[in-house]
Amino acid sequence: MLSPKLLTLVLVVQPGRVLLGMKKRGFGVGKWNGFGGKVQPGETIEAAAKRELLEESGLTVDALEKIGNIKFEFVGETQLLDVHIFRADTFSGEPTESDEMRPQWFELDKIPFSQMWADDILWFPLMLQKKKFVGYFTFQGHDVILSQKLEEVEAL
Ligand SMILES: CNc1cc(N2CCOCC2)nc(N)n1
Repeated sequence: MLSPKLLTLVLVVQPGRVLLGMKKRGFGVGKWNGFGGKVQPGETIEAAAKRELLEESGLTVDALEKIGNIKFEFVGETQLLDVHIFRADTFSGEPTESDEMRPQWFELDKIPFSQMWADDILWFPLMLQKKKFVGYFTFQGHDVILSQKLEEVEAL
């Protein structure tokens, strides 16, 4: 089994709204998502999360809270995605479009789940309630979830 591919995902949350980015190219293009990407060799996961957030949104954060870890399997592909999810409640800078992402604030009752990965509607409520969770999703293509596991945990 190939080692899972380490990826990061950061959700910037303020009272009543969350910052999402429209992915402009590459994996997940056309979907709204948090900000993130690959962990480089010799980089901690948290440092990668902060780097990707800055590169993709222009925001700098001091504190990131580890809130979730979800593994994704895509039928027919050998590599698992191991996504480490963080929440940031404070930041500096202004959301800025990058060549990867177009950032936009969404009120919490207007999150565009129909234009996001199908798993998001399942774990966003946990993230917004500051719960910690682990999950495992099996996708068929990019839109169909064949199986899922999602549970709250006390600690990550
Ligand atoms: C397959 N379902 C996914 C994947 C995903 N990402 C994979 C690429 O790196 C950034 C996070 N993010 C969400 N919300 N759902």
